[in-house]
Amino acid sequence: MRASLLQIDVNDSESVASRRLRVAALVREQAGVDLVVLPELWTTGAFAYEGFEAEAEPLEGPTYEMMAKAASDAGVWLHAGSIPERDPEGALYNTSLVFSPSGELAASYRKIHRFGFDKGEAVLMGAGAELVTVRLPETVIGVATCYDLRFPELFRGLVDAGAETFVLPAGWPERRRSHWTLLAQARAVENQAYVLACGTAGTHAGVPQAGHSIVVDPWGEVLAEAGAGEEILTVEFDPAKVATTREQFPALKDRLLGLDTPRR
Ligand SMILES: NC(=O)CCC(=O)C(=O)O
Repeated sequence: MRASLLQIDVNDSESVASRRLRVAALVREQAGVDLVVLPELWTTGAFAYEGFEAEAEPLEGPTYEMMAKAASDAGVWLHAGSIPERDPEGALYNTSLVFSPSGELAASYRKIHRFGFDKGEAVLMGAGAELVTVRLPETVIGVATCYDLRFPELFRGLVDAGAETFVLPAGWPERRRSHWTLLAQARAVENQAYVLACGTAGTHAGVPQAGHSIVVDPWGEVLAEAGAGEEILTVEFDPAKVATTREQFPALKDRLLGLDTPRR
């Protein structure tokens, strides 16, 4: 299976409209791979909080339209990263969109763990409540977004729902890059699953981004890693390695169920 992670430079000098066009063209150029992945909130920037309100769009808004078309033009599965979604009641969500190669919406996922503690995304956006998996011909993907990476129980939930490959769009800051790499490898090792984590490059809202999109195999080996700038990271991986790793080192079978802490 071949995947391209598009590590987009998200900066304040490019308008959202021109970035949409530019990204759609990049997606079209990926014809021939199986899966294309975009970062979190690449229209506005994950830390450009003022832009959330200004650029919020309905689920089937301009980004949806353009990405559905780009997926079908390229004939690829497209995890189109996330958009600031405004629902019909006016609430905002950080919502990921996954399109099939015919341009149909295969799934959407509202980010469950919002970043910012008592400001930013955590107060401006609502929290999702549902785990999302999508069956591709080669693998079952489990969807998570950026800050979700810090919450291993979410990934265990996705494994229980059948996930073999985690796809994680992000807008991770340079300041915590060491956490990004460490956590991507940890989620892969503990769940014996692939991790495809696609971040942004550049600086937006004064926050330098880490870049360093990464693909980790079920043994925790880094198959590919981007640099700091805009980059297309294309990687070939064998989805069957999830089953062989889980058979040959069956640690997931030793889970003691019932130890979960209650929800607050
Ligand atoms: N956009 C985010 O979710 C940022 C997460 C982050 O900066 C962190 O977990 O550290």
